[in-house]
Amino acid sequence: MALWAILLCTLIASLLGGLYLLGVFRRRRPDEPPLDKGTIPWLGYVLDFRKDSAEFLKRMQRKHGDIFTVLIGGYYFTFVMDPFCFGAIMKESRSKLDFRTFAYKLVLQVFGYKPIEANHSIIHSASIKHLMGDGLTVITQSTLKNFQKLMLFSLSPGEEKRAWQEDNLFHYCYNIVFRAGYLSLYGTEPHQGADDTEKANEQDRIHSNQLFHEFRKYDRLFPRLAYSVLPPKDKMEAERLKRFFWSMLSMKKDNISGWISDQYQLMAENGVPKYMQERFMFMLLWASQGNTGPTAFWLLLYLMKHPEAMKAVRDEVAKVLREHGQEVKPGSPPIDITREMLNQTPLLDSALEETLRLVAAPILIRAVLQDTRLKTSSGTEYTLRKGDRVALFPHISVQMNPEIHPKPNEFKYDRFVNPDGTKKVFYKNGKRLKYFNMPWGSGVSICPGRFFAVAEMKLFVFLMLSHYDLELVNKEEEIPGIPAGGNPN
Ligand code: HEM
Repeated sequence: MALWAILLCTLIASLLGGLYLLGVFRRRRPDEPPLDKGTIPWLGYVLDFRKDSAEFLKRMQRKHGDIFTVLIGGYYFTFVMDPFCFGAIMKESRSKLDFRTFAYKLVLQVFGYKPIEANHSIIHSASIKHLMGDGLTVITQSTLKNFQKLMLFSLSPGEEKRAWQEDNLFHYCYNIVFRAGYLSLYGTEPHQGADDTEKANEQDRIHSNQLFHEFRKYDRLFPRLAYSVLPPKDKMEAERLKRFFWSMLSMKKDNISGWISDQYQLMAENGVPKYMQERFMFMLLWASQGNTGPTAFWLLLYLMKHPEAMKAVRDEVAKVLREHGQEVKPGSPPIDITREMLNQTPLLDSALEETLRLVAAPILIRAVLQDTRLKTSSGTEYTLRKGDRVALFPHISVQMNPEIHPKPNEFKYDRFVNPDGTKKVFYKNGKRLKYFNMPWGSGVSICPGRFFAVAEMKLFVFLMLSHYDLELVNKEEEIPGIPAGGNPN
């Protein structure tokens, strides 16, 4: 009898535990945001979210307002769409809202890398030293050399008119920007002496091109890998690709950037084994190359589709080159583009920021470690529940918000700049906004490579506009909508 009672109690306890995990008992408390668990237990809205996150969140915002909690794959996410709350969330202490909990899980799942406690500070210190300030000047120079190595080697020195070449714009931009970034950060082929330079350059071109093609294969698998929904065959391919990169990135190189070499050293000092260091390096490759090439593509495409924008940026680039005594002439030495020159382009800056407004769509996530109060701009106070996640999706809450950016679907190259070259300020409901474009995230987890990314994309545009005539094969073709996975194929 007693045994039956124990068995029954265990069964009931497991059943209740199971129902709890499925979210059956979760109720909205009086001071909490609206709760929407969807109709499928535990999974909640995972399918809608995966299909098209932006559409799903717009729908939820229409239904619930600027703050709501939804169940997605067993986790409760509170989405905050009110940009006046962003500061409070981004500045909240790590003991309450923590970005590592979620990021570290993802990194383990996607890159097989198990982060250590010092990870964030390692990335942060190497980035401050080598991707900002004087370090940025050094890496900008080496990136220029690598761009020239990849873009200009086939240009003949003579005056003769060359035939037009056709390529897929997305592929061309991603390929060149990836390879220049990779060679500048991870280093170039070792070479023995001065005679060997051209041979080593050719090796760099071949090797970086091979790496790019493998990287694109991983890139295509990435969204489904992050959601753990790869079929077995693709899973095996993802494993193969990871191993390929782990071994490639550990090969001996010359001219390795301080950003990479310092992080190797700090990892070793923190006792991270070699195989984990290689995995970390692949994660950095993905973080540093996965967005820059595609953004450069969108920028160039928008410029080509908007002749007045192209003319303004082209004139600005030509003016900066002229003022620094640089001239692109057949047979003359390659132009020198310095960081100082890159800082004199308010129109190009605005066109780039406008491109990022349209295409960058990060979801910024924090784990709620303690119940946390949040006051919205309407004055209502909510509690974010311990164990949940709080998420921002600035792409729809600010970047495409017509109250902040009128006609948000249009590319306006000078949206972010005043006629005198100063930066524009933005308002919502008459109140000045701090967060009106967030392609790099914000707070502790803000992209540490953002200044370098901007320098790379601007170098690319400088070189494209000063060395080439560009034309779309089919000028009438509409710009496609931005695909849910981010990149065209
Ligand atoms: C257009 C280009 C780029 C965009 C739009 C971009 C955007 C972002 C975003 C949104 C995050 C995450 C922020 C968060 O979760 O709160 C991030 C993280 C990161 N980015 Fe970038 N990024 C770009 C280029 C780069 C480059 C060129 C580098 C390095 C050279 C880089 C290195 C990193 C690293 C290492 C992280 C992770 C930081 C951490 O975990 O602490 N990114 N980036």
